[in-house]
Amino acid sequence: MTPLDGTPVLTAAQMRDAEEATGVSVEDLMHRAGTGIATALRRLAAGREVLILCGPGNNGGDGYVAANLLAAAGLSVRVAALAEPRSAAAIKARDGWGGAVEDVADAAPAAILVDALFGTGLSRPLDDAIANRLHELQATAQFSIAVDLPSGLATDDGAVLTRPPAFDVTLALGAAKPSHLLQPAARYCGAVRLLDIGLGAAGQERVLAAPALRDPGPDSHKYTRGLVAIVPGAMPGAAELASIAALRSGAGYVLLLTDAPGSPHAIVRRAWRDDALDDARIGAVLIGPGLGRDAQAQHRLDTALATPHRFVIDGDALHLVTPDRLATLKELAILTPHSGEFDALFGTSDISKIDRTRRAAARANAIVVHKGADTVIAAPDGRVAIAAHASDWLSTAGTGDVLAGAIAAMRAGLPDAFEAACAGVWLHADAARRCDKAFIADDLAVALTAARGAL
Ligand SMILES: NC(=O)C1=CN([C@@H]2O[C@H](COP(=O)(O)OP(=O)(O)OC[C@H]3O[C@@H](n4cnc5c(N)ncnc54)[C@H](OP(=O)(O)O)[C@@H]3O)[C@@H](O)[C@H]2O)[C@@H](O)CC1
Ligand SMILES: [K+]
Repeated sequence: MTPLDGTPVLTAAQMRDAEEATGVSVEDLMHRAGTGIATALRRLAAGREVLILCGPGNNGGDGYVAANLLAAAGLSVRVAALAEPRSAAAIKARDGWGGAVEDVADAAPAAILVDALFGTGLSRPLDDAIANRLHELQATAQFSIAVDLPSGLATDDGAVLTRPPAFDVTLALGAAKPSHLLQPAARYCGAVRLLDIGLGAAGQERVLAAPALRDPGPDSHKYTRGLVAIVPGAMPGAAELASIAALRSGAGYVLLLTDAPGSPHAIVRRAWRDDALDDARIGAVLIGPGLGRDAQAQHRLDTALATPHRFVIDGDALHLVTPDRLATLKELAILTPHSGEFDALFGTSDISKIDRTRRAAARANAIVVHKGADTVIAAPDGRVAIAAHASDWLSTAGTGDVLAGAIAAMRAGLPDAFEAACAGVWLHADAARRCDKAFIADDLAVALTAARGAL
């Protein structure tokens, strides 16, 4: 059982390919999966009775294997099935289970509920009776564990075919799947832990991991740490927040292009002029937080984009550019749209957030940080990182400005724009974890220092 950070994310089809590429039989892989599940259950159950619900496919097969191993280890375990197993491996696993098989419809509840009904093979919504029974048994259990995926979730796109109960833990077999991370599915998974079953293959999608950032050395100075220039607009508070966030993420110098006074004094303030960005020492330019969408905003944006800098483009600025304009920039820009800004810039679509974001990155030749409770970061070269669920308390004004500032600081200091975007998203989520409930964006910006300090 290991955390998902940095591990590959595979769709159902990619899982099948990875399974075939191992050259290991399905029975052996199922035995590895069942062994991992049984080991995890022994720890999680702590001696309490376990009820394993087994479906007709290989997800159910995993359940039978685990049940057999748990019983052999002396644990109190019962099995309830939905139907007879259908796949050869699941039939063999069922035959290996020495105990009784109850009917899911009338099985008595147990302290520990294990859902091995459906995994990556779910092809349609559950029957109402099955779904209701799953909810009943989960509600009476003290602790619930989903094998691979909570039954009812699609695997590849975060869709909910039938709403499952919210599980305490989901054991991802072999690799994380998109629905462990994408909403609305992810909210039903609880804590997701990876069980290694020896699959080697990896695509270009990974779960976001902590970045490897270098601390300053004896030769460092404020410009080597990164000079971030921030272009404000109609609502100056947003750019102020972004400036603090950039400093507290480790930028050496933050230049806020305003003559309005403010604090902290560490922010250097200078009035905007059309030549304000003519400084080769600038490591990254952030434009968008509080920019507005009026003629002044458009002028500042056009003026800025005519310079050869590395840009982080956020908020209002995303409404004042087109993908074609972005694709002509000299340096890869980082765009940070929430879903509304994303739709306005790239149009709407039914495909998964991962695929949409990847296409948008290719279209605009930019790094796209598609924000939300399931932030997806994509690069034009195909790399994708998906952030594990961060604090729901981030849903407050100004947190996007803080994110933009953190990303700008990373962009000023790191050569790879995708890695910079990933590092900023990580710092932002980690800062939120360090804040109390009902924190405000100012607290979040301050907490970036502790998040940076932990790396
Ligand atoms: N890949 C790997 O490396 C490994 C994978 N492993 C495990 O295999 C799991 C995937 O197994 P799987 O493909 O057999 O699919 P699974 O989710 O058990 O269900 C399919 C069955 O359910 C049926 N069915 C579907 N929807 C239904 C519905 N709404 N209501 C009723 N029935 C429905 C469907 O029938 P059909 O759609 O044809 O009617 C079929 O019979 C995976 O999650 C992991 O746990 C590990 O063992 C080892 C390594
Ligand atoms: K399941």
